Amino acid sequence: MLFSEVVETSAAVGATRSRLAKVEALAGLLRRMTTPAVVSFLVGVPSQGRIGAGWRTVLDLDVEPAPGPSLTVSDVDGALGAFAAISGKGAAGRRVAALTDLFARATAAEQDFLKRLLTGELRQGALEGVMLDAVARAADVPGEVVRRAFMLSGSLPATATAALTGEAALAAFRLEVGRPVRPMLASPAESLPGALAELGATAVEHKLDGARIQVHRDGDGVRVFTRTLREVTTTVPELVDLVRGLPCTSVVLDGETLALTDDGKPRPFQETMSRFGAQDVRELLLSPFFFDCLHLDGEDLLDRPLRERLDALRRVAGDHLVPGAVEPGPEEAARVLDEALAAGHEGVVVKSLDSVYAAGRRGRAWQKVKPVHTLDLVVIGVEWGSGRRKGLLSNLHLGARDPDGGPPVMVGKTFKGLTDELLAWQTRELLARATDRDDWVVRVRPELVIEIELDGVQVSPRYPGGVALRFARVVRYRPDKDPAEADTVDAVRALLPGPGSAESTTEAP
Ligand SMILES: Nc1ncnc2c1ncn2[C@@H]1O[C@H](COP(=O)(O)OP(=O)(O)OP(=O)(O)O)[C@@H](O)[C@H]1O
Repeated sequence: MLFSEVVETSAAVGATRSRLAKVEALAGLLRRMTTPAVVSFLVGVPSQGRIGAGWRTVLDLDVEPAPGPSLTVSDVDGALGAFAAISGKGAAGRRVAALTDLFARATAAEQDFLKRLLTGELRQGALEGVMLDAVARAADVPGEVVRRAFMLSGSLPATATAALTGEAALAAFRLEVGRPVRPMLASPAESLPGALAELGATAVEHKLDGARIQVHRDGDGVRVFTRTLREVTTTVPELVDLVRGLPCTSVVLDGETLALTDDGKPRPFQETMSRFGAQDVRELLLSPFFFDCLHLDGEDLLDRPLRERLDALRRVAGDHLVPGAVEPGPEEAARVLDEALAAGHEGVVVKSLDSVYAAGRRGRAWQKVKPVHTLDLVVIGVEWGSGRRKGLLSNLHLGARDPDGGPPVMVGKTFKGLTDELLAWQTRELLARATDRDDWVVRVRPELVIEIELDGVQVSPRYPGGVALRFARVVRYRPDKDPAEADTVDAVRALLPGPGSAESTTEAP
């Protein structure tokens, strides 16, 4: 398949806002796909993962484009693989030479695509849902089956390849100890009594304010993954040791980890997260709190009800459970919530004891009850500060995710809640992601997710989504989340007060 077909399809998908049109364009190409690299390119991630090309080197390349398309997808995939493998003495020069070679064979449109691919600008996490629909359509198999295979494999190219081979190949994906599955997620609950009434028999657990971990152990081998399936094994030796000591031969555990103060209170989220990047920060020890068990001693438990998974969890890691209660009455559940808040946590998660582990899903079987409302949004631009903040990037432009895979939709701005430390940090990080800047505003690649507290939302003629945040303030950056996991503009709109409500306001023009 010609590389130009991928470039053209990618442009067509970017040019339409219609989800159906995107799915059809993608499915049309997938049906004729000859290598999984087609899928990798379409979602903007080379099959080799992030290639360590300094993006400046890429942007500086000025090579006469080829007059017509001749590169195949395999040519490009092969060239990028060879490029990624260049190391040792004189690597920088040889890398530029290799890229120059590839660029000389590419048309202008292909060069542009390659530049955006290599700088990460093309990363289309938001396209994931659309791509899964397209795979289902191209292979003519049910969307459910495709989604489950994706959750278990964690790889879109592998899922698409299997789907095109046939439904049986998709069904063959199983939980594999050592390979992370996408974590099950929670939906916001109406209220604690509402969640208890909706779910019947429940477990009510503290919603700890740490970082999600998934731990896989096979014999003495232990691997630890984050919520986005990034491996962090070498940075958390204390967790590895602890899991290696559990009474079992193989296990997959899901939980939250956090650093605690001497009196057992959670330390700030940023401190927990900093452990995942650093080596050897042994003075800030992480404690694990497990809440699920997906596999134990050769037995997969994903499709078993939570009740059984919790039995397995208690057997294997009974000393390291997240605090909570199983089948509490309304009063006991309320007490668990009070305790969680008093201990400095965010709230509780209410879980149906009869539900299976829906990997990768934000379903109703797990519901979070949090007194403070927050949204996870994407930073799409930022304004230079003035006065005390002169020289610093301050007022953030906030975007909500387009559920149909388009660019984020701006829903508001804020400069509130930023500490001096965060201001300095975001100035550095956002300048590194700048795509366009002037004296007033710096536009950035939409890569950073930020958690925003708000008082509500209102109809707004000024913003493209027709909705604006009210009294937004920064809680924290969320380095554990990808933009593909940010809240959607539909989720923001869902917060609009109903018609006739006293709160129903329209923003002053
Ligand atoms: N007892 C618990 N059970 C499940 N998840 C928990 C628990 N305690 C803490 N968590 C965390 O809460 C998250 C589930 O909530 P949700 O799916 O809404 O993710 P989230 O968007 O990160 O939530 P938030 O932004 O509110 O922290 C999990 O990813 C996990 O990190």
